[in-house]
Amino acid sequence: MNKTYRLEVAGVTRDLPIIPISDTLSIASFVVLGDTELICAAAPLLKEKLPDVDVLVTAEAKGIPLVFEVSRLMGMKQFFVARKSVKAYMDNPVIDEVQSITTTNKQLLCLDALDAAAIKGKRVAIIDDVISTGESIEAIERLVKAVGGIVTVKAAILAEGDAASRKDILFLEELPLFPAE
Ligand SMILES: Nc1ncnc2[nH]cnc12
Repeated sequence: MNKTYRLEVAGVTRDLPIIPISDTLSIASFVVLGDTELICAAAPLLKEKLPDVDVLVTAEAKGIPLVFEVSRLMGMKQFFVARKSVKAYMDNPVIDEVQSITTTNKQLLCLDALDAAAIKGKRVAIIDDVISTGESIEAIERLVKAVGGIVTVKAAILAEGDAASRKDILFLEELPLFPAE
């Protein structure tokens, strides 16, 4: 039987499986993609914590349903997703590179020119499901700045490991890291 970690967030309880991701480290796997109940419980709480912003930006893929719901609650007509690969339908994509805790290789993050133009000069909330090493959120931040956005706040449902002591992010709950057994 796999070990689990009981997470309570936004009035919802989840028993997260603890999964080794290296010889020394395990994580409690937090997958909100498809978790309608958790997203709809967490989104209003995150929305309440946000300062005034004009646009919301996330990265593919796990942040997408969360940012959809926050944008809907804020009455916004759209939100922006930094993609992890350049698509054939992208015009003049703006690209950054990222190394995340859950991926072995470096990943791309990119915005197409239309999204880049819409973000330019706007106050931006960068929102993700979980902030861990901070590499992913910082890559989104570089990308947003590269296209002229004003990064106003960085927010997530969970702050994992050392991220929980960061003062420059908003989050609802902490998530511990675990030594691999
Ligand atoms: N605990 C976690 N679960 C799922 N994705 C993650 N990305 C970073 N930390 C994670």
